[in-house]
Amino acid sequence: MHRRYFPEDFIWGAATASYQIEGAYNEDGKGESIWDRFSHTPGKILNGDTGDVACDHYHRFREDVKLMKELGLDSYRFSISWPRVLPEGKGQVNEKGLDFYKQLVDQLLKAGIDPAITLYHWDLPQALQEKGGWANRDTAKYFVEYANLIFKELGDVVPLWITHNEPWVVSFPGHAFGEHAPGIKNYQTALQVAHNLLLSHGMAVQSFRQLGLPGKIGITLNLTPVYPFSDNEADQKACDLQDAFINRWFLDPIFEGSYPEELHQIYRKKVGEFIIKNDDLEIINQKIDFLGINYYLRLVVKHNPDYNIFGVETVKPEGREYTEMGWEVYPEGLYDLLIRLHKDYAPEALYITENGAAYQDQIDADGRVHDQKRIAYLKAHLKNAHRAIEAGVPVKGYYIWSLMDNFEWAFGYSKRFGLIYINYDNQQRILKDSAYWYRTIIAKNYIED
Ligand SMILES: OC[C@@H]1[C@@H](O)[C@H](O)[C@@H](O)c2nc(CNc3ccccc3)cn21
Repeated sequence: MHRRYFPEDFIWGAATASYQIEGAYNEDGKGESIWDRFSHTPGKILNGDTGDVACDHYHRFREDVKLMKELGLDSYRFSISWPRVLPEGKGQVNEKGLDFYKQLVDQLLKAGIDPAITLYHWDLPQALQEKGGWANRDTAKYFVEYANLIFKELGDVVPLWITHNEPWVVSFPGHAFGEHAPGIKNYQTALQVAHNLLLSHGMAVQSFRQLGLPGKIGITLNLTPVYPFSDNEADQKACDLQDAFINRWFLDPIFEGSYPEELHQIYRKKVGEFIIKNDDLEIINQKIDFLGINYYLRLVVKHNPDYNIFGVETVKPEGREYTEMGWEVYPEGLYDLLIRLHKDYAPEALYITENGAAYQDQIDADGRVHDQKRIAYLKAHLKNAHRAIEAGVPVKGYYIWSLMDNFEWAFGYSKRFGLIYINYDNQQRILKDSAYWYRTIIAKNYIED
């Protein structure tokens, strides 16, 4: 067997997000979030599930940190619930909410686990949504005030900071397709939201620099390599458009200070304008210390003039494996993506901030969860991350999505991504076979293939 050793300082982690695991949705002074409002709206979430209780992590965080220590994690990526610390989004601080995160970070540090904080993982304070939410440019200002509060409380002890998780998902599923909170279906609004999110990212990075904090700061994007269904010109063009829609619309402003011109023209013609002020793109184009990548799948596309405003239709290649989310298992796509990012944007460092799969997990007669498919998925993707590192791509760490089963947005609790199985009837935690497997990978720092 060939051993693929990772760099000595490679970071092995796992990731979660506040709304998906914490519960305690209205406890200890926490304000309402747009996901509380969305999940309480009939018909939005499968089976009428909500994040009211979720994994009860708010009360069980000490037990969960012990499990992270048992796995030997180097780092734990989690997000802060903005309305838990600022119930109205701005102004009055909820000290009990802030104290929860200070205790969580303290437990992690005592366990020898580096915290990696995502400032925004989709749970905007509802009070700010009432003022227009991310479509209102003022929200960028309120985001920086919130970020500064957290920077000042935790900035001395937290080494890794992520401003936003997946602004593409916040913008399009949230404001164009209506599938995520706040459930808006307006493409022009989605473009303004995308811009204001990017602006808030740049402003928060500027503030982080001004505070002179010791950690590293970046942003996490859901990046999806796109491949043409055939090598004919129309399909290749469809591929380039889909790449601009999902990937370059965020990569280009952050790394180059400009939006992809061809797509911007299409939007001007077919959607309408969105407001960009004078030095916005200069603010967005702040130097970042790393790029976070959430990689799950590839897309294969073909030209279809009737399909959408781009004339791009995604196809499902036959004979391939798919996860419970209907996402193709395509580990080579992670290698292709990392090579492309290194070549086209040359980020100083890259972290795979999410990679994982949902499969039909069940507790077997022996009381264990034998999730062999997940182990195969993770191993294949780690092999491709390793190939990219050997090719010179500065990949510094890998966070499995997710540490534990959790609230999977519009799918509720029907999809399980965790290394740890959650029995939602009694909140019992059960380490799946993939958790034990991951523990050995972390201990050995190599995979065998
Ligand atoms: O779906 C699994 C995870 C989800 O639980 C995380 O909160 C989120 O960061 C996340 N992003 C993706 C990939 N991108 C995506 C694309 C369209 C809709 C939703 C997610 C997967 N995941």
